[in-house]
Amino acid sequence: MLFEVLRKVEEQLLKELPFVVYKKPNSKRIHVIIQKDGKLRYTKDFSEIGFVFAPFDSHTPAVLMPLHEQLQADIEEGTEPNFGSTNILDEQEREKEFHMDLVKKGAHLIEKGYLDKVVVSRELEVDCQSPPFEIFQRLLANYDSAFCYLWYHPKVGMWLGATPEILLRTTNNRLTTMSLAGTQTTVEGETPSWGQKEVDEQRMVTEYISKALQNEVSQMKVGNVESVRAGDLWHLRTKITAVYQNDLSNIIRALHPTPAVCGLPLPPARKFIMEHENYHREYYTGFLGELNIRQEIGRTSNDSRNQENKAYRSLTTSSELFVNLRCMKLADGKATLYVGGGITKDSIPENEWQETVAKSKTLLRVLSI
Ligand SMILES: C=C(O[C@H]1C=CC=C(C(=O)O)[C@@H]1O)C(=O)O
Repeated sequence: MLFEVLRKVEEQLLKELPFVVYKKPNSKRIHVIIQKDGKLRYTKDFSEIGFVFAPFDSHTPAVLMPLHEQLQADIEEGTEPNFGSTNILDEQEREKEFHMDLVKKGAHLIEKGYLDKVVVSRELEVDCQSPPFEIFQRLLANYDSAFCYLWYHPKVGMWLGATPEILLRTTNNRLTTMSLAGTQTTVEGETPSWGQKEVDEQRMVTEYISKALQNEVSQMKVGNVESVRAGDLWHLRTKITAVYQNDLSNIIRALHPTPAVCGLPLPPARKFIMEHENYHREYYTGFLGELNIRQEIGRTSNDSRNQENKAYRSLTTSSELFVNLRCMKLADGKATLYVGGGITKDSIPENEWQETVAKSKTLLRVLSI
């Protein structure tokens, strides 16, 4: 079944028509959305229905894929994690000097009091001969708790990733979001212990989100800080829930970008990123996912009591958006990977560099066989 669904998507790619194939965190279900024409559509105000793919730059419009055709299939049992080995890591050394310099520049502005935090990132281009569907299947096998996706639009390009970060989940007017920041590599059998730098870095994100949502929501609950695993990495996470009454666009505007991918205060951090990173982020650190999906929930039946049962059905509208992290762009036999990390007053440039190397490993390993 999965094979058939993926073959259908492959045909779509051969015809150069848009599609997205994805798996939600801790789920075995693959979802496919097929767009029947090659038109490039954008959201106006996030009131539309479809699959949204938004760039980091919130002034640039988000691509909207309408739900022309939807397919689903379950991942077959027994798909074992199968990481390849990689020797591409050594080549990253060339980028090291520039990145460490970027970290130092950010840290300097933090010392001067212009910024509290800034997230700096880099791109890394590698040869990639594997077919996209093969890479996607390796993502599925290795990142069970992530949102894994392969997205394509002929006028935009092909993107693929396995992100651990939820931007928001809504069901009717109930909202769940999270503050995710702080990184360390996993050591098998050990639980992580966190330094002050990571604790501060993540707390800033939680405080920012709570404040940004304050005027948009009611009944806000901020959970405890917990360690969560994403592949070979640990992060710190706080779940935040609330109820909102107004437009979803207000919530999205409040949450994108958070200091988990941009910085604090937001405007000078954004300016720093735009001016000093030596590449264009495009959709990395943007967001993607299902927007305003309508679902009928309740009892369904074909028997004579059907009419009666209809009374118990209810219509829900839900959205599930993820921050586009641990992702890459595929084009012309090359994969461009994107990795970054939060800089605070306690950042050590060498450690920040190593963090981006660790993050790139999670992606490089699904590229090599
Ligand atoms: C910007 C990235 O991660 C963010 C999310 C989790 C942890 C992060 C950190 O520890 O710096 C970043 O804020 C990335 O992975 O490219």
